[in-house]
Amino acid sequence: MSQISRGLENVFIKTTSLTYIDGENGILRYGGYDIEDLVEHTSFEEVIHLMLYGDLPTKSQLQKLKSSIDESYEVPQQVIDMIYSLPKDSDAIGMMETAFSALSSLYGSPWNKNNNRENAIKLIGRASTVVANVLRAKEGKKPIIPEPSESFAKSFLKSSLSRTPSNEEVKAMDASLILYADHEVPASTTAALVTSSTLSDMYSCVVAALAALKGPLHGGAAEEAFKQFVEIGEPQNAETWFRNKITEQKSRLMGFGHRVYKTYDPRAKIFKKYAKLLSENNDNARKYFSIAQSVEDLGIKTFSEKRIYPNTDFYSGVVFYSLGFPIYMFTSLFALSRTLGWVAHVIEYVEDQHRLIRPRALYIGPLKREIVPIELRG
Ligand SMILES: CC(=O)SCCNC(=O)CCNC(=O)[C@H](O)C(C)(C)COP(=O)(O)OP(=O)(O)OC[C@H]1O[C@@H](n2cnc3c(N)ncnc32)[C@H](O)[C@@H]1OP(=O)(O)O
Ligand SMILES: O=C([O-])CC(=O)C(=O)O
Repeated sequence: MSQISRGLENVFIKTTSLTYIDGENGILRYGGYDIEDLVEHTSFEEVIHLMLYGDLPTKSQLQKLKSSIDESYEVPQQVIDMIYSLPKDSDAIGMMETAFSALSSLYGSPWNKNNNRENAIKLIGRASTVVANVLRAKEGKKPIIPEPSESFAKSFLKSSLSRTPSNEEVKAMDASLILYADHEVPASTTAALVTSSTLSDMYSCVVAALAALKGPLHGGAAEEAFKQFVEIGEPQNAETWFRNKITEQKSRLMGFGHRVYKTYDPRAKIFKKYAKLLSENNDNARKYFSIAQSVEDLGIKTFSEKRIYPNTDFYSGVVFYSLGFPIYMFTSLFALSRTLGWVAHVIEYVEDQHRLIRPRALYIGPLKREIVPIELRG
């Protein structure tokens, strides 16, 4: 009998020079650089260069990349109108899918080694406009095109939140963009790869990836993790909540567990640091951070034997909440960053390793049956 790998566990679908994960030891590197060092010493724009061109940029390369992003914030009015035409209570990722479908009909050009990277940079700039306007449309604000500034993170925060963010907030947003930028081939990136394997266009790959990201077992977990903290309400309720909900009802603890990491996700440690830092200035955020810490302690006590630890989605919500984003935007903020990983992987695949992805399903139904006329069935 053929081997079936449920959930494609431990199946290698491609080679990559983008991201290295050591799940046993909690190590994550992009292009050979530790995630901790990238967050500490580089910007999201530098990571874009690293992912698309294989190296951190020189000053002039960075300048050129920043100019390309700045020029790509403008998106056609029809796409903006489409976002604002949806009801305010529409799902944020659904709104992104709508916008990216529209963009695919406008910019979904054939793959071409000579301009795949430039197209990817434009796509990332447009993603910033899309996410900012998804938030604004849902909040009943007017449309906006992000304005160029010192950084992608600052332009995005300014346009989405309609205020000038502090340096500390820009740094936290930039860190989050780097932390979520890529993670090898999770479900969303695999969806993008399957789409690219038919030689569909880059924007369509993002639509497929968004659809896969949204689920609560993947990118949707950041919202679900934070909703747990809201449900708990006060730090002193954490233990009772955990006993009732997790231990007795056997619900999954959201923001915990990972297919690859069998130890603490290195990104969760960094998100925790920024969550602590940012939440200090906001009473509610500080409360949620404290609840998260209690839940983390209880989760580790309960699940570490099974090697289940906090993942990247556990503390990211506290950072986003502290920045002023509503919970419903958390997955879209993840998506904004991950567009980089999605496009970098599909470019790597289409350019160097392309083959139609077409697995098999092992048939286990009746082998052969004769059709019985409908009046004789039953
Ligand atoms: C950015 C990201 O996508 S990170 C992941 C975000 N997702 C979440 O946080 C949702 C909660 N976590 C989970 O559901 C899982 O850990 C997943 C889906 C992420 C990965 O899990 P998988 O590798 O598919 O493992 P699987 O679902 O088979 O679980 C294995 C065992 O661990 C348990 N388990 C895994 N995660 C959790 C959790 N968060 N809470 C409680 N138990 C868990 C399962 O119940 C199962 O136990 P069993 O062997 O006794 O039946
Ligand atoms: O790798 C995974 O399966 C999920 C994940 O952490 C991510 O996409 O960031």
